[in-house]
Amino acid sequence: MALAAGRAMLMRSGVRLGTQAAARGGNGARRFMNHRVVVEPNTVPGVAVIKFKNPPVNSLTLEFLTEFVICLEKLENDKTFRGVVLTSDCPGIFSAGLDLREMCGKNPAHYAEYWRAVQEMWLKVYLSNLVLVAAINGTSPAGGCLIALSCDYRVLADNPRYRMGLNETLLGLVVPFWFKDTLVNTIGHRASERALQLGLLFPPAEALQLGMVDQVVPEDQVQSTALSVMTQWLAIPDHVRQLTKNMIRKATADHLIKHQEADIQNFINFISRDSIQKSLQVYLENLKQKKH
Ligand SMILES: CC/C=C\C/C=C\C/C=C\C/C=C/C(=O)SCCNC(=O)CCNC(=O)[C@H](O)C(C)(C)COP(=O)(O)OP(=O)(O)OC[C@H]1O[C@@H](n2cnc3c(N)ncnc32)[C@H](O)[C@@H]1OP(=O)(O)O
Repeated sequence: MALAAGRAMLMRSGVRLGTQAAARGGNGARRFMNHRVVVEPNTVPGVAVIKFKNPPVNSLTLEFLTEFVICLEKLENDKTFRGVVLTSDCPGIFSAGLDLREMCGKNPAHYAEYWRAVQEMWLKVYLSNLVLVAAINGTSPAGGCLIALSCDYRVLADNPRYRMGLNETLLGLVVPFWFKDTLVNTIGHRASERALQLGLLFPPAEALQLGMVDQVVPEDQVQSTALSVMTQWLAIPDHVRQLTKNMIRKATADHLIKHQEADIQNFINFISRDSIQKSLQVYLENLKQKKH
């Protein structure tokens, strides 16, 4: 169902599924390539590595979200895969979060389509039957952080330039309740109150101390650590692990599922406000200015 919706979404946004290519990597492994998401089976049996490849900053465009969901769905339906490592192909950036241009100067129909895609991506990641390990090899604000928080385990590169957190208030945005729930479930209520209101972005040592990530390792060991953690998780039989995960996460996901249409309408109303549009434009302008 989500796959069909995703395909329709890709068609609407002009992305041709026919451009997906399959090739053989050096180790003979099959390697699936979309435009923006690359899926590589790994040396660890049953494990794939998904690399985000939406330069310059892996922002979560509609096309990216659609490809990502389709990739995850394919891996879930392919019984040879039990676990996935999520990482980035863009140096120094895991994901810059939601694409600000998708939320700026568009019409309500576009905002509805975009927000549904964000919701569907989160539900797919958060409730995945696969073991998901985030190998966070760069900065991950807001929506990028949400993806990592929705995985089962997080390994972050020990680079003081990398920051992680939900910084929505710094953009003049109210964090969606399910982003908030995901953070609260990870770092607890009090730490979330402070982090969310101040829009804090944490360097690795602080992210580790808060429990926002599970491990901080040297940058060149992020993926290998994620793969060895995966081995530990895959030692547990899938069905008991999946039932346990579902038991823990279901209430949080159901909260969004139950209010999905209202959440879309709230998003449209909020993002369409002149004051919010102005804030986003200023924020984008400031990103440009800092280059000069
Ligand atoms: C009542 C409530 C109801 C509902 C809720 C309502 C609203 C809540 C809605 C949404 C929640 C929002 C979630 C988000 O994820 S918002 C996005 C947050 N992301 C950020 O703040 C990151 C911004 N980017 C950066 O800080 C830097 O770009 C970064 C550190 C990632 C990389 O820095 P670097 O110096 O390497 O690159 P730049 O030169 O800054 O950027 C290159 C290029 O990319 C553009 N860019 C960057 N980030 C984004 C983005 N998120 N979306 C779109 N485009 C982005 C940047 O402008 C540059 O473009 P150009 O100048 O054209 O080269």
